[in-house]
Amino acid sequence: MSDLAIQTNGLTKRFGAQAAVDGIDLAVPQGAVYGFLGPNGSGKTTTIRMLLGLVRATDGSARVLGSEMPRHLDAVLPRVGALVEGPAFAPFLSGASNLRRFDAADRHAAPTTRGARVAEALDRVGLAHAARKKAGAYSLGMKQRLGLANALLMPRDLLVLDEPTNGLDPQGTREVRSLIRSFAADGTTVFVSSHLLAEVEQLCTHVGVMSAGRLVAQGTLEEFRRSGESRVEVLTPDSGRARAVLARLGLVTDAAGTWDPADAGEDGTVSAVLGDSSPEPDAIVAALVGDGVRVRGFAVRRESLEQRFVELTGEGFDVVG
Ligand SMILES: Nc1ncnc2c1ncn2[C@@H]1O[C@H](COP(=O)(O)OP(=O)(O)OP(=O)(O)O)[C@@H](O)[C@H]1O
Repeated sequence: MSDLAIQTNGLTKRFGAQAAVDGIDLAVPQGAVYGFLGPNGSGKTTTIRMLLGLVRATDGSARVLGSEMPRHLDAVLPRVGALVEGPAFAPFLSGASNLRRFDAADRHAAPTTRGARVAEALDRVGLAHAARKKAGAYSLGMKQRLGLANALLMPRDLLVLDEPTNGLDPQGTREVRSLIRSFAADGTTVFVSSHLLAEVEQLCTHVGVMSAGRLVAQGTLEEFRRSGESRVEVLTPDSGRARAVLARLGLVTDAAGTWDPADAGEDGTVSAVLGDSSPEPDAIVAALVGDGVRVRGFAVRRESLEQRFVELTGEGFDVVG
């Protein structure tokens, strides 16, 4: 048994000459909330459609819940709840009737327990009070929650959600995010695509970053935070001597600095990128002071996640939400 809920090798989808998804190796651990992050058009939806057997891969392979896809589609899909571009609900039917229709289309779902299943799913997403209301009269947030209820009709091992908060107001967004957290707390693996960095930061344990069809980074959120560049900055009137000390410690100084020269007076900023083998910051300060460098300011600055993503994808992200 693989401990990966989703694993792909060189998964590729070409539309004519364009590779919408270009040889990606996804590794989604069981129990993870995996944020699939990337700008619009980077290939997220196409990847999700391949994972769910909605479109055929041009090349490469995918395993979902340990089984090769799409060969074992029939065995795998009942264990997967999906929200892809919101299911088409009949606007003139109530929320509950819509779910009964979807449930009836699932040959694994026993008709005798249908009513209870639908009521429980609606309750789970906070729509019990609106069960009899026409779906056409639902707000966008309610429709999205009805989509999630549909994904939850049967017990699932994996949820695949394509931009589940897209188009929602702040209240709807909060509701959907808190639902996703509750699914994860039950041990369900969640694979959720988003173009919102803040969303992934708030929800996810793992992250994969797409850029122009390629998976440019993947790992735990923590690994990701650490992968950005860190630098040390010293504010001092003895910049020449400070540079010499840092050089002795194996640090290469450069001109970058964030202290405003106007505030620095006669002092200058000496700055250097920290590497894996660099001394700890307290050791650096001790070495500077030990050599008589007058340290008027000292900082360790870590690149923000946003800077890291922009660096990886070459595009700005929406940071709101
Ligand atoms: N059926 C199709 N035929 C031709 N090109 C397609 C098709 N589906 C997607 N593409 C192209 O593949 C690329 C990736 O699209 P995809 O929808 O997977 O990106 P995405 O990251 O999900 O973006 P979005 O957030 O906008 O949905 C885009 O350039 C898109 O135009």
